Amino acid sequence: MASGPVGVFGGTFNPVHLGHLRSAVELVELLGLDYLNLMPCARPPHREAPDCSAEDRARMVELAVRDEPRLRCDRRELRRAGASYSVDSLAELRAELGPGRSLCLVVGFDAVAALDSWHRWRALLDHAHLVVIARPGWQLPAEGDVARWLREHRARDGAALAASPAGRVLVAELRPLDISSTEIRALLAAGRSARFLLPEPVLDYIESHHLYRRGSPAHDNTGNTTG
Ligand SMILES: Nc1ncnc2c1ncn2[C@@H]1O[C@H](COP(=O)(O)OP(=O)(O)OP(=O)(O)O)[C@@H](O)[C@H]1O
Ligand SMILES: O=C(O)c1ccc[n+]([C@@H]2O[C@H](COP(=O)([O-])O)[C@@H](O)[C@H]2O)c1
Repeated sequence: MASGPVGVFGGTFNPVHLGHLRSAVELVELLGLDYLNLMPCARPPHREAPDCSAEDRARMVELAVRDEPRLRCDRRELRRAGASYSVDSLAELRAELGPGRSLCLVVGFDAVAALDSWHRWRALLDHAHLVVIARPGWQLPAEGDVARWLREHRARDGAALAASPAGRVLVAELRPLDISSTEIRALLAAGRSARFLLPEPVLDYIESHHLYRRGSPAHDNTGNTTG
């Protein structure tokens, strides 16, 4: 049975794009992960409910990773009621993986900047390592609680993460791709092309489901049309 390190990359994925996917593949190879789960956030605790259902966002992730066996879509936050807290997802994953297996939670610089607003944020390291990935236009916090906490737990390299189940922080400089879901939604709402910013099957899904167009029906995050 495989027992190498595994990863989980949470996101709103509204929609998933090549910035996420290229980072995911590079991380699998950099950290020697057996697989990396892309985990759509069903009910974001930290932002307005997306205007695209969690079901649509998860289906787009599934289409994006269809031909890359090292990447998987993890639907656990769609199955769980209430706010989608990352610490709860990590606790579930830890219970499934057992106590010894290395687990890495991937978070971009922009998300880490607000880490101290997350539910039980310090407990994240009880269940997993934190892999912080650079993102164009963002810096790591230089001072404050998060900056100190990141420094205290900093690992020298990926090997240190593979050697223990949880508790360390690695900062990874991957290929910078200045792509955001916000920009993609804006292009589509303006009737412009988003080609080559996200996988073609995801773009086909967006078109066939009339997502992100100006005037397209808004959805709540359970998948029900709200108006
Ligand atoms: N281009 C990128 N390069 C590296 N990391 C990214 C990139 N885009 C998003 N991320 C990271 O992926 C995770 C999920 O991001 P998210 O789904 O919110 O995408 P986004 O492009 O930031 O969306 P939005 O523009 O709607 O905020 C976050 O940890 C974020 O930092
Ligand atoms: O657990 C929390 O309190 C929490 C607060 C803010 C963000 N997160 C998670 O951080 C990940 C990235 O968020 P976002 O907004 O950049 O898509 C996503 O998996 C969110 O569920 C988690």
